[in-house]
Amino acid sequence: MASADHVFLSGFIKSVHQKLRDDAKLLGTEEAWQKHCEDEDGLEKYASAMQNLATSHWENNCNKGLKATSRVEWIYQFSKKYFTKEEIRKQRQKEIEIAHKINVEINYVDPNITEERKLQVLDVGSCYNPLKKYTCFGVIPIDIAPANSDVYKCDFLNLKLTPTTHCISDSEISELQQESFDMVVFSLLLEYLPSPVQRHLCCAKAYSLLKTEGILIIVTPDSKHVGANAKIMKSWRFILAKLGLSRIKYEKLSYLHCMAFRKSLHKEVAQRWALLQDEKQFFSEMVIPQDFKKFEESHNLVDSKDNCDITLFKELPCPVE
Ligand SMILES: C[S@@+](CC[C@H](N)C(=O)[O-])C[C@H]1O[C@@H](n2cnc3c(N)ncnc32)[C@H](O)[C@@H]1O
Repeated sequence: MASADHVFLSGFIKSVHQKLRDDAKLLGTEEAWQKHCEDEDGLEKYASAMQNLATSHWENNCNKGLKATSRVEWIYQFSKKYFTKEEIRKQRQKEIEIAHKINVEINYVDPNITEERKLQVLDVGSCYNPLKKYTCFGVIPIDIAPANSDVYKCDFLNLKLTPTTHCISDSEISELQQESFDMVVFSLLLEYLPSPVQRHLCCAKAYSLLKTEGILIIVTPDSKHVGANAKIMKSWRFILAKLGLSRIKYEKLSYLHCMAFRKSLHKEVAQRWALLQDEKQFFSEMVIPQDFKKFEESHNLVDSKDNCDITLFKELPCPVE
């Protein structure tokens, strides 16, 4: 059974997400986002609650395999498999064959992944830098509300991308260099953002920041069965393919969808999959189940003592299909 503290933190986190969505409906996305980012006190409380929830409750929970703590382990395990085992070569080979079929020329440069070289990782919406414990990663953790001094303050939506260097001060980042990361991580990030346009912008930025053959990892909560939000997950795959990111791994854990998207050797190779699909079967935007909620449903935030993780990681009734 969840403790009172666990229930309180869960409820608080959900209420912040809900308030942002409500404000976006009332004020418009941009104004709501600006207001949200200016509320330093609120952001600080959220950061502390999120860190506490993740480190004191999820990580210490006896049902570890079922809890959201497994997101961090999933990211580590998949990236290890992709970069150091056969996976990257397998995907490359597949793409070279597709490129050949569609007459696209590939100028392939070996990414030179060795055991010694740390993988350059951008963790967006990192909060407390949960990937720090993996020594194979050279992580740049960013957040609008850093929970500790490891994490740089930065709004990814307003981050400038440059062709040359990063611009990093002691505690803030204003610019990052394009094509400089092996991996970009969105762990529980996209559903924080109230609009599909913002989610799409984040994915497009991730594409620009990744090196060719780099991967975007997306972890998003959902405690429903795998089919319940399948149309949404398929739509994300479709939209990201059009950006040049091919989905190479999808796994549904009890509370999460875990996905990896590879920046293809050539944009047209990733886009080819999208071209072969019937567009009508997808949503045209990067929607999340909360986007379809009616007001009364979205304000039913009460947790019982033992289901607070489920409601936090669900937040999602089945969308209208
Ligand atoms: C639910 S928390 C997830 C924290 C962490 N990634 C994890 O898996 O435990 C979402 C985080 O994303 C951050 N965030 C939301 N929008 C952001 C943006 N535009 N730029 C940077 N961080 C953002 C929030 O401040 C929050 O810390």
